[in-house]
Amino acid sequence: MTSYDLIIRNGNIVSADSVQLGDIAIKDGKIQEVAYGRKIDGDALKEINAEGLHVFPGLIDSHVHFNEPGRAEWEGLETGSKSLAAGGATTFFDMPLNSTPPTINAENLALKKALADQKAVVNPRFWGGLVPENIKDLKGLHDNGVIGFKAFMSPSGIADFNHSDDETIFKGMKEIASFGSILAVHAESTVICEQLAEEKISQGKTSARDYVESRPIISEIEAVRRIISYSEATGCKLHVVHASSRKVVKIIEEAKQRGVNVTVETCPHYLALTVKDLEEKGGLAKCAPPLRDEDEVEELWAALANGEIDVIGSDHSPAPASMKTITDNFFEGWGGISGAQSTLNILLTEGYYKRNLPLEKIVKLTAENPAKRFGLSTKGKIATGYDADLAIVDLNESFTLHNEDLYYRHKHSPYVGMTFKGKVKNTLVNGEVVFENGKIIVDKVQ
Ligand SMILES: NC(=O)NC(NC(N)=O)C(=O)[O-]
Ligand SMILES: [Zn+2]
Ligand SMILES: [Zn+2]
Repeated sequence: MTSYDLIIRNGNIVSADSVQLGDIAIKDGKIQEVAYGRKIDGDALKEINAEGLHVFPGLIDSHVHFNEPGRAEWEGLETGSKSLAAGGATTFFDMPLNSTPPTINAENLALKKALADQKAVVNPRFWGGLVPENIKDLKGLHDNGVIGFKAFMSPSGIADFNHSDDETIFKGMKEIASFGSILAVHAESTVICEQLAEEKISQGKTSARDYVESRPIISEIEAVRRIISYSEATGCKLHVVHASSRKVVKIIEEAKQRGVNVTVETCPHYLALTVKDLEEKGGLAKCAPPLRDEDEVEELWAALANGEIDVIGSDHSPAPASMKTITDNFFEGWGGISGAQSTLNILLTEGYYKRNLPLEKIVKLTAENPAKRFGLSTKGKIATGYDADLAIVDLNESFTLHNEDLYYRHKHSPYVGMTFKGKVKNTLVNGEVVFENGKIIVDKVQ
C-alpha cells in the first residue's frame, strides 16, 4: 500500500516567514508532512516534481461577486471558481449581492450553497448581507455559517441590495457583535458621492476624471471614520473592503493602535491601474471606489510593504461587455472589475519583481491573514494537518494575458494585454489537482 495520495518533491515552499526547499506529502485532502531540506520517505499514487518551482498556500479570495443564483449570465459559480483555480486561488468568499435573491437570509444562503456544491471547483464560503430590512435575519445567517456580513454605506448599484443608513449600520453592528461575528463595509459617503455626482452631471461633466472626482478619497475617509466610531461604540469587529488609498489605510492604522478590532483590504486594481487606465480602457476599469493617480498607487505599495494592509481581495465584480462599454458618460456603465484570475500575477509582477515585495508578504496577504481573520483554522498555511490547498508557480515564466486565457463567462478584463512574470502551473484543492498544464481538469470541488 502506498503511504500517501500525493507527494510534491523539491519545491521552494513559500510561507509567511520563509522560502525553503522541501517536500510535501498529502493524504485524504490534508497535508501529512512538510519536510524541509530532506526527502520524504514513502511512496504515493502521484508525484509532482516541483524542482525550480514555488509552492504557495492557495490564495483565499475574500471578496468576489459570482452572481449566482439569479444573475448567472453575468458570471456564475462554475466560471468564477474556474478562473480562481487558474490563478492559484483555492477558496473564495462570495459577496451577498449581485445574485438574486441576495444572501440576506438563511433561506437564500441555502440556495447559493446548494449551487456552489454542484458547481464550484474551489472551496466556497459566503458573506451574508446587512441591509435595512434584515436585522432579524442576521443570526440565522450566522448560525448557517456565513463568514461575516457585508454592508454598503452608499448605494450598491443593485436594486435588491439596499445600502444601509447610519441607523441600520449601528443596529446591525450591535446585533453582529452579540454573536461575535464581523462586519465588512463598502465605505464611501453617500452624501459626498451623490452631491458631487449631481453637480458634475448637471454641468455635463462626465469624463473619466469627473467620475473619479465625484468619489474622492475624502469620501472614503469620512465613511471609514464614522464606521470606526460605530465599531468602538458597539464592539463589533470591522473589515473595510477595497481601500483605494493609503490615506484611508492610515485612518484604520490609527484605530488599530487604539485597540479597535479592524482590518483592511485593498485590491489588485488599486495596485496595478490608475485613472489613466480608466481613461484609456474605459468601462473595463470602472469601479467604486474609483482608480486613483500614480502617486496614490505607489503609496499603497508602500503601505503593503509596511504591513499596514491585512488582506488582498480581488473584488471580482463582473458584468457583460455591453454593461462595460462607456462612450462618453463615465457615470453610466457597470462599476466593477473582472480580475479574480490575475491577483497572484499582479502581486508577483508588480510587487515581487517590480517593487521587491517579498514572497512571504504575498502569502500573508493572500492566505495566512484572511484565514486567521475569518476563522478558517485549517487553511492559509503549508503545514502538517492543514488542508492541501496549494498553488505551484513557475516564477520565471512570462506570459501576456489574452482574452481567451480567461475563464470568466465574459472574457474581458482591464489586465488583458499585460505581460506577467510568474505563471501558475498547478492548483490543488483539498489535495486534488484541479488545474494543470493550463487546463481545469475537474468538474467540481471534492
Ligand atoms: N455591486 C457591486 O458588485 N459592487 C462592487 N463594485 C465595485 N467595487 O466597483 C463593490 O464591491 O462595491
Ligand atoms: Zn464595494
Ligand atoms: Zn465588491
